Amino acid sequence: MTTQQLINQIQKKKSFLCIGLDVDLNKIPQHLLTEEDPIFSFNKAIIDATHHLCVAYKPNTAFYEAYGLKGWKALEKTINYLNQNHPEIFTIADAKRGDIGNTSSMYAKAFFEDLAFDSITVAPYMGKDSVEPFLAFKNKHTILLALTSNAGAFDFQTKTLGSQELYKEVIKVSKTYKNSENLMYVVGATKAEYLADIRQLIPNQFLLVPGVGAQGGSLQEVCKYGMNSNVGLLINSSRGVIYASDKKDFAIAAAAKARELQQEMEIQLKLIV
Ligand SMILES: O=c1ccn([C@@H]2O[C@H](COP(=O)(O)O)[C@@H](O)[C@H]2O)c(=O)[nH]1
Repeated sequence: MTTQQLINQIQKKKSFLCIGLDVDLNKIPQHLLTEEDPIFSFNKAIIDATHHLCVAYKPNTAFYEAYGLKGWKALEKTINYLNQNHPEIFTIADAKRGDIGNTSSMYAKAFFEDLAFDSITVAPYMGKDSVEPFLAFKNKHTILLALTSNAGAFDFQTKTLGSQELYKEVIKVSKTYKNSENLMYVVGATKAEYLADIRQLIPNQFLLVPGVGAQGGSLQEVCKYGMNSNVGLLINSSRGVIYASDKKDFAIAAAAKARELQQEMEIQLKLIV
């Protein structure tokens, strides 16, 4: 998917919501556990109930890898279901990969070609040759971890390297990579106060912002400091949406949560001049 197609979706749906599909079999409604593929059944119900309210879905691969082959099959069925039924929706494999060049090429093939995701999250720690194999794919997006939502982000990411913080160095150096136009960045909603500085460095790039909902980040604060004239934000909520209810009404409850977030986004969109 091109960035312009993503922007068009945001304008059409008046939403920049990304729903995280982080399926935990201990949290989904019990009646689904008797289904042949409870993970896919859960995801399908969530997608059917919410696709008109969001522009992206983000399965975190950990929640599928944890269930072995069955989990990976459910991930494959989920991405195929999205690509076949909602090709306009942006898909993110939250896999946080990155390795020496030839290994990164294989990760890129796995997620962009075999599973046909639009994007993948990548850790920047191994540098240029670990990121560029992902960037080589046309109309696919590499979402680099810049400033993450967790408390441990302060261990390294905000430490000063020379004259500036490490997360700023990651952003600056990554802009020099080949095909850097395919880059987006992860910035946690819990770090909204850093967004104004980040926007100085990357005024136009899209930011994936997890941390609204269960982690307590504020959608309004993120918009205040992080929005650009194309919106430039994909705000993710996973647990806050998909586990709104653990009863038979779970998909309806998820849609109600997603609707709340979408309506707040619609208000924020009106503030763009
Ligand atoms: O900095 C980061 C990077 C990734 N994540 C992931 O996003 C979701 C958030 O889930 P919630 O349930 O809405 O808290 C999850 O998959 C994380 O691994 C993040 O939270 N922060």
